[in-house]
Amino acid sequence: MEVVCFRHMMPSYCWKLMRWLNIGPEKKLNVEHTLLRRFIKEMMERRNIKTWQVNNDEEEEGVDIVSFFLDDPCYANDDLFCAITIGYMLVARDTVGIALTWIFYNLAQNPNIVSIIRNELSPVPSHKVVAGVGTMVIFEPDETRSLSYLRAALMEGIWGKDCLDYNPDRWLLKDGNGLRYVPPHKFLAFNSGPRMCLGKEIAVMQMMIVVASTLWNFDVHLEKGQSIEPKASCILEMKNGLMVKLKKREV
Ligand code: HEM
Repeated sequence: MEVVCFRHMMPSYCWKLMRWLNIGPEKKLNVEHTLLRRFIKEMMERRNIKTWQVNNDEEEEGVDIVSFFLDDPCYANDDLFCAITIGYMLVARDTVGIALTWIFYNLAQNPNIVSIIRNELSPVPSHKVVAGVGTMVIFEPDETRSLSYLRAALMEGIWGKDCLDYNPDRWLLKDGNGLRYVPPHKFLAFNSGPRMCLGKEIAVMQMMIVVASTLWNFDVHLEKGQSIEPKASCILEMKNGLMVKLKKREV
């Protein structure tokens, strides 16, 4: 991601020359690409062995995105498959992970907002069968989909304008009942128009489940003395990461 950012800032002849000479950030990218491709090839081989075993044992296999591509003859070309998989790893994994880091950073500093989210969540666990003391409650996509305040708190965590003011209320209707409509061109974290993020709803669903399950089961405390700042990169990861302590809640 740093190299992608670097390419945006450089004239294209400059990074293309560096790529040709295999120097600087382009050399780093080349090394990492080779590692990723090796990892993907191993994953494909493992998946083929697993499919062979499953076919022989006649057991049912789970559905995964890799299998969708591998079973499609249009993606029989290994290079195309590797490029698609690397693309998915960057757009679908790092983005969500990094957005969650900033969201938890904000939530850990705003216990009042955490309380409102827990109140909104509280009807859900009472409908679930909790097996034994100390068991964790894991929220499902259908259970969090309609929770407006939780969604507002997530959107606020990836909001650019006056980002130092963490204020989920700005996403809610005046009467507090439901979310305001904010057109994509006013909230550009997922871009707008023909290049808009195709995975926005998947990303929001994943983040809702992770934030709901974490906040319901744990108190999140920031470690003291950290320097929190974004890295110069396309997806603004935290330069030094985020250290938190999780304490199991007695619910
Ligand atoms: C918080 C999480 C995410 C954020 C902030 C985000 C943001 C974005 C942005 C800004 C773009 C446009 C990039 C451009 O203009 O070239 C984009 C594109 C894309 N995103 Fe996401 N994304 C997220 C998660 C995901 C997930 C989970 C998936 C897949 C499951 C995904 C799939 C895609 C795809 C396929 C594109 C390319 C769309 C195209 O150009 O046709 N994203 N995303």
